[in-house]
Amino acid sequence: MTRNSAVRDLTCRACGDSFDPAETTGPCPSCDGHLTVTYDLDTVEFTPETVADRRYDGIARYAELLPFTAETLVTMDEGATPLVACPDLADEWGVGEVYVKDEGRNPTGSVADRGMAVAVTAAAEAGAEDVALPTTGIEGQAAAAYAARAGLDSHSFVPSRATFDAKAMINVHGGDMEVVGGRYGDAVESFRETVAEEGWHSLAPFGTPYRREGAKTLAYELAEQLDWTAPDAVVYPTGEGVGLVGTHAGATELADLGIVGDTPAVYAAQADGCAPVVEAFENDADDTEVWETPDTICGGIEIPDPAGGADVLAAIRESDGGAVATEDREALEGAVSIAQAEGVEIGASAGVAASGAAALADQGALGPDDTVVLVNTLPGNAEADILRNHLVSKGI
Ligand SMILES: N[C@@H](CCOP(=O)(O)O)C(=O)O
Repeated sequence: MTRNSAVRDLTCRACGDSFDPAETTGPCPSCDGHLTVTYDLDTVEFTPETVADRRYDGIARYAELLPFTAETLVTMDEGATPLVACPDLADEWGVGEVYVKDEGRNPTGSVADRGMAVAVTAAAEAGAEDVALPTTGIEGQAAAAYAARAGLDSHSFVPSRATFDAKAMINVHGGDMEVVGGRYGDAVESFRETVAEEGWHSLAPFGTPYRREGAKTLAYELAEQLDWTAPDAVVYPTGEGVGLVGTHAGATELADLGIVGDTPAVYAAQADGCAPVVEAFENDADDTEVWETPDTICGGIEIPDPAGGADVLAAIRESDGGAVATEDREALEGAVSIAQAEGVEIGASAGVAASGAAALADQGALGPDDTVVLVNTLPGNAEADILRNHLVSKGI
C-alpha cells in the first residue's frame, strides 16, 4: 500500500468539490482552485505515544497525517530540525521565550525540502517523468534533489537574481534550469507558458496539493519539541505562502485530534519592498493584489502575486495572528544580531521574521508570557554576501 488509508479525498478550498486523489494531482478540475488533502481523523492513530514509537526521525515520523506511507515517501530524512532557544532575544524583546526553528539544517538546506519530499512522491505515484516549477532558487534546488532521488527529470524556472548557490546546485543535481531575465514574476510567466505545452507535472506552489502537506510537519515537530504543547506564536517569512499555510494546517490537525489545546497565532513576515499579504491584511481584504514594484534584498520572499494569498490571509485570521512588514535594513540587522548574540546563522528572509517579531513585541502583540518561534528558512551562509555587505555598508 502506498497511500495512507486515512486520506478521504482532495477538497477544493474555493468551490468545495471533492476528488479522488488517485485521479487528480493538480489544481481543482472544476474551478482551478487549491485542493486540500482531507483525512478521516477518527481513523488516524496519532498520539504522542505512537509518535514516540516510530523509528523515523524526519517527516516520515508523522506519516499517519501524510498522504503516503512512510515506506513510500521519497525522503532524505528532511525535518527533525533543531528548535534553538534564544534567551537574549527573549530578554531584548520582553517576551517569554524565543526559539529559532532552524530549517537551514535540511538536506538541501531549506524548508522547501519538507514539501518537495511529499510532492515528488505524489508525482512519482502519478507516473510523471518530468516535474517543473517556478522558483526563487531554493525550491528549485530541493525539487532537483528529490526528483533525482525518484528518477525524475526536473525543470526549474529561476529569475536571474537567484543566488549562485541555488542555481549551481540545481545543475549539480542534474536538474534542467531556465534562467529568466527579470524577477520572479517573469519566471512564473515563462513556467506557465511551458508547463502545459510540455505536459510536465507541476510542483508550483499550490499547483499541487502536496507541498502544503509536507510543510505541515513543521507544526508537528514544534509541538513535539515543546513537549506536545503549541507555541503561542509562529513568525513565518512569507512568499507564496506554502510554509505558513501548511504550518497552520498541521497545527489545526493537532488541535482537532485533541493533542494540543490551541493553535499558535501565525504571523506573515514580509519585507516592506514587497508586502502584498501585509497590505491585504491591513485593508481587511480576502485576497492579495499584485505588488507592482517588488524590490527587496530578500529575494526568497520577493513574490509580488502570491499563489497562496487568500489561504495565508484565512490562516492568519483564523489563528488570531497577523502580518508585519519591515525594512530590508532592519531584516539584515535582525539576521546579523541573532548571529552575534545567539550564534545562530539565519538567512535574509528569516531576518524579516526577526525584525517583524521585534516590531510585534514593540506593539504588544507578543507578550511576556509568550513562546515565540521564528522560522529560519535557509542557512545564513547561503546568503553570506548579503549579510556581510550589510556590515560593510555600516562601515564595519
Ligand atoms: N521561500 C521562502 C520561504 C517561504 O516561502 P513560501 O513560499 O512558503 O511562503 C524563502 O526563501 O525564505
